[in-house]
Amino acid sequence: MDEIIDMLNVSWKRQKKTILSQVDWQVAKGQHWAVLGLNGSGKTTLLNIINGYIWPSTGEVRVLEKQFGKTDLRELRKSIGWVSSSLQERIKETDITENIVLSGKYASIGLYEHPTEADFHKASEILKQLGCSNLTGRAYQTCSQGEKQRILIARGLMSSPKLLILDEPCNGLDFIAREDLLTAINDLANQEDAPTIIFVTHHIEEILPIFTHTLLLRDGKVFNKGESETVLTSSGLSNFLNKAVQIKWQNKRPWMTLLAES
Ligand SMILES: Nc1ncnc2c1ncn2[C@@H]1O[C@H](COP(=O)(O)OP(=O)(O)OP(=O)(O)O)[C@@H](O)[C@H]1O
Repeated sequence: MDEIIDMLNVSWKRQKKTILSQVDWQVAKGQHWAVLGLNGSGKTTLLNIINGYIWPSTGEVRVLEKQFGKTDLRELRKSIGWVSSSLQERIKETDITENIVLSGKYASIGLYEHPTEADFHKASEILKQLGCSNLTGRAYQTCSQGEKQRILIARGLMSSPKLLILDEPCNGLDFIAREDLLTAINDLANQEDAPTIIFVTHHIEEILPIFTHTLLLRDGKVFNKGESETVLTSSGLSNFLNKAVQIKWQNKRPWMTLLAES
């Protein structure tokens, strides 16, 4: 499968307001994308369309080569892992970490099925891969914010998705926890059979080298898209943000500073 996402001329309107406007976006296998946009630019709406939770007012959407309108979205969602703050809020504080991971197989909040030995083994391998085997047996509420994010990413991986969406996974993390989580995401993306990752962020420096491509979303429109090094330039981002900024690449990551206004 080479085509992961194909959106053509997608718009979404609510109460006479155009929230997303004429979005064209193609994601191919082998790419990982960062999606960058200010508050209210339409990032979550875009993700909700990809997951089939909302229906575009106009345009065509194909995800994992399934055409929306002709496919069972509940089936399709099993191939998409999704980690977001709204998921985090829905997890029960008393749930045990490995059960949260196992629930990813059934896309349920809470574990109501009887996982097999192989499922337990897989959950434990994923926890190991994400560097959190030590959290086994712990209640979710006893985990730090960074640990909770890893548990939710592990949950997202339990169904061996082809597409993994990480919606602002570094929110609320301190500098060290953020870098640790980014390293884990980097390692994950470098694995054989890694899912295609869509990484939504407000912070440019979180765009790791694995994110080969970046989509800039502004006021519900695609402002720019393409290879990260081409999109994330000082002039490109100054135009995007309407502020004079400077981008410096260090260790293959872009770092942004606001330039003093003259
Ligand atoms: N169901 C809805 N009805 C009306 N307006 C909506 C609805 N959902 C989203 N919006 C509006 O659409 C715009 C884009 O919202 P969205 O949540 O997609 O932005 P975002 O880029 O994810 O923002 P943030 O970075 O703050 O999470 C906002 O102005 C929001 O108020």
